[in-house]
Amino acid sequence: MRIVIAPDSFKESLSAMQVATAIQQGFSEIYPDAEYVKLPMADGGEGTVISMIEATNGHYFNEIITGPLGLPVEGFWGLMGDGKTAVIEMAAASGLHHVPPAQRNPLYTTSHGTGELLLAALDHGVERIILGIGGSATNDGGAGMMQALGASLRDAQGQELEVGGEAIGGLATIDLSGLDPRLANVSVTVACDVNNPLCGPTGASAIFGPQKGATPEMVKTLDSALFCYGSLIEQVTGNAVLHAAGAGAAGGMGAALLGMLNAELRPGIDIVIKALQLDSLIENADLVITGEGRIDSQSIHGKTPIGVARSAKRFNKPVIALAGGLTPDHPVVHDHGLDAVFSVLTQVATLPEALQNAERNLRITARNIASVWKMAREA
Ligand SMILES: O=C(O)[C@H](O)CO
Repeated sequence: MRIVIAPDSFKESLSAMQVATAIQQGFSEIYPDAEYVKLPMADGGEGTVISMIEATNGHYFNEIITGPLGLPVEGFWGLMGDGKTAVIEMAAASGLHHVPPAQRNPLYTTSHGTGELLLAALDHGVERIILGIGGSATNDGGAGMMQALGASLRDAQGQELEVGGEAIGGLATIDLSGLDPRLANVSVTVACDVNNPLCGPTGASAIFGPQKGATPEMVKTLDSALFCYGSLIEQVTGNAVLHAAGAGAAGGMGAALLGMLNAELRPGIDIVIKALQLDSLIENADLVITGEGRIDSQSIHGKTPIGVARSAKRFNKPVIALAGGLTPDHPVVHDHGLDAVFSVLTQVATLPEALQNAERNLRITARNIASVWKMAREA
């Protein structure tokens, strides 16, 4: 029996490889002789570089860059096995994990460090850049990144914009003449972890602002700032960003990349699935297992478990997902290819307890799923 285990990471708890290993261990208690194929997945957010580099025997480069709070942090980027394609995840520079919960405030966090990672890849002479966006601590519309790349974004007084998601509401002029000229000779493909638009009830601020520390009041400020920012990008560049799918990924960074860098936005999971050749591994599988820290109705907008399920359904394979938590609106995922979903929680727990015990809980749940799977096969 061949079992493909292709989960995302459980954010702030386990890497995708740790999740896959825990699932394999649980399953092996019932099926010790099965063939297990472990594929750490990502959707453009955290973990994208590791997935792509491991799959292509590439290399890592560590860089000290500006973190979301404006302080130096250690980030990284990857060079894929072809030696020409850089893979960068914005979360490595501007991700939520760089900001302790008590300091999360997207009014003031910056994506500047992501621009610095792009410059580091350009210094290396790459020909193509895959930029994974998502998992951010920022809601600045990618303004910090653009400034790092040489764009001048000024307010009505002619001053360069201050950092953060609030300041971009004052954007009055965009001057792209100072952009690093090497960008003109490099193709930039953007792997978005979600397909949300820039603004409104399903936009960057409303849906992802709260996890970055935004209160309902801040969400309103951030949303209207992104609207002013996106409107000016449209006006100046002629590129439509306000309603574009994925423009709201990574706190609106999708809009900057689409509007100001003419980059192509694609679902991150599709890029990772292709690089890892998931389809060919699933083709001969008996069962596909995926997972993510939380499965909710938003999962259908480009998250890993749904991407994996779509691949599996192309070959009519059964798909089971394990999650740290399931929200009440999660059942919609069944319409998108996930046959069964399980929360791994084994008892009532606080969030820190759930994060701490995730590995053990995954093993226990995987073991029980394997047991039911065996009973069903033998019935
Ligand atoms: O970074 C974020 O805002 C979310 O992951 C959606 O892209």
